[in-house]
Amino acid sequence: MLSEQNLKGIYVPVVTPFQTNHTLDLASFESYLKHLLVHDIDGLVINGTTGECPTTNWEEVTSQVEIAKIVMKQLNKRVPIVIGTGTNDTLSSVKRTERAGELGADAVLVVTPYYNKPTDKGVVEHFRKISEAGVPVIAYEIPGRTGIRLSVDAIREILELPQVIGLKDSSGGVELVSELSRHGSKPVLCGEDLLFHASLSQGASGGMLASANLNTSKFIDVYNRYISGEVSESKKQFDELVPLIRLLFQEEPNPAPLKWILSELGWIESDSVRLPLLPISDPLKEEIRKHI
Ligand SMILES: O=C(O)C1=N[C@H](C(=O)O)C[C@H](O)C1
Repeated sequence: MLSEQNLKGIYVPVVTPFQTNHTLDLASFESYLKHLLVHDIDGLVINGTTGECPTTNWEEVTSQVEIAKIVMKQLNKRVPIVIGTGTNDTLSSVKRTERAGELGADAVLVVTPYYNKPTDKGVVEHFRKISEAGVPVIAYEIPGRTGIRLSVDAIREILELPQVIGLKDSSGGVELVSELSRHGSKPVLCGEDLLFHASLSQGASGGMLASANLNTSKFIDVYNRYISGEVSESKKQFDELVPLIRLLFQEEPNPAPLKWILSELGWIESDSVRLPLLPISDPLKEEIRKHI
């Protein structure tokens, strides 16, 4: 199980590969994981935004977790598994969290409830109920996707819940991580890929980064160099990653660009995404080709 003591380093949110008819492609998932798990990453995230959680069902999540366990066994490697279980319905999130626990999740990733615009107090209660399911919780603040921005006080209250082990911060800046770490906080993982290095310098303990599916060893190097005090070399390495990170997020929505690259690399069979997402445009493909 993950805990606040070991929530650090590079966590990679994985894509959910689909066949061209949009059904789950478990063969691709298996071969993709075999490529990814060559690297010494600190955790895998299944059913995050990158895993297209708005359009997957629980059966599909279960199959992916089972495949991940099989691949890890084959590779004789145990990497913590984080499962995305957060929805905007507290009861459903609790049930998913309990099921994730039964599947052997090391932690769950729970996004701030989106769309129904609860108050800070309601969101704290949402996390309290989910945390009572007995599985370590990583709270996930991403106002750009959820439509609400929590106050720092509400985030502190959530982080004080005993089963909440840390925060994934995609708040859009480094003010939050800076404010939390200034007063001593449970670990904060950066979830805003372009801000990874800046977040480390403000006290983040690592990153949960879709872009780390590519150039994985370089992301690990950025992190390792940073924590061993080689700050400027770490920044230099990170700067080299920036152009591709921009292309993964700024033109068309994650994970469509990433899936296209993974399919070009032959790691997954198809770049298929489920509606309302669409495969990326030809101009973006041309642009990305210059960087891979
Ligand atoms: O799947 C995730 O978890 C992530 N999602 C973010 C997003 O798509 O907004 C990006 C981050 O790299 C990880």
